[in-house]
Amino acid sequence: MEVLVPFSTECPKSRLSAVLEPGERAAFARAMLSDVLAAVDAAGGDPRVLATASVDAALGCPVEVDDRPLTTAVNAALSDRRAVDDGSVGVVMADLAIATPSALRGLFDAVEQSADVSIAPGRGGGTNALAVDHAEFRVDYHGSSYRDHRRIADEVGATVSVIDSHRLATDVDEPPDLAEVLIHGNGAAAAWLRDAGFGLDDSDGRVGVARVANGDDAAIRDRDPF
Ligand SMILES: Nc1nc2c(ncn2[C@@H]2O[C@H](COP(=O)(O)OP(=O)(O)OP(=O)(O)O)[C@@H](O)[C@H]2O)c(=O)[nH]1
Ligand SMILES: C[C@H](OP(=O)(O)O)C(=O)O
Repeated sequence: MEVLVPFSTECPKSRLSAVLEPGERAAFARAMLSDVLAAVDAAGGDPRVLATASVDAALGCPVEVDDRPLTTAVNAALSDRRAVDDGSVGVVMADLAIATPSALRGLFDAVEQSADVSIAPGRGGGTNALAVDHAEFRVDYHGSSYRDHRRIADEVGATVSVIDSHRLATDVDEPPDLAEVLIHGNGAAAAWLRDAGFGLDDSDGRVGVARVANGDDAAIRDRDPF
């Protein structure tokens, strides 16, 4: 299955601006992208980055540039793909830093075996990943896009399989999400955070993250979590 991985190259991950400088956000976003591409590939998908501008590094897969807004670009890519080959197409966001091949395989299998559309909701109402095998289904991202995608599927008569997966529900948008990457991640994004001095902070209720120069957990315990 061809799998589109939307990637915003301009000022990515602005909601992490309290903890990361612009250059750091760009580097961290790239690390997450490389983890997602590896997971898609290991799940048997054929990743294709759908980027807002050219990406100045070898990603090991095709990159398609489309500077239109996310929903427009994804819908154009979906209809192009279906015009050429009416097989299924996946859309997996580039900020799913803890996505695993087996979780993605579940998403792909659902649409290859039974449903017209499979959807992995994100925490907070978004849509972190989906797969489509239906001519008329289109996406509508942002806001409560999970509910919007259920409604759109209903409107076009597409059957839906909802993928219940912590790995796919975790998109990395805000500082507390970084703890999920440090707890569960074992790829480039987790390594990037550790190199940048982030560690877990379990000093106060729910585990958060804190940053010190050397990433030493003991030192981190004395710091305020973000
Ligand atoms: N191709 C494309 N991808 C986008 C666009 N906007 C966001 N993305 C990607 O879509 C996924 C979800 O993005 P968001 O979390 O909504 O936005 P973000 O830019 O990553 O982060 P924020 O600036 O914090 O909202 C990520 O993989 C982004 O790289 C866009 O306009 N075009
Ligand atoms: C793409 C968008 O991501 P969010 O802005 O919710 O992180 C969505 O899931 O609709």
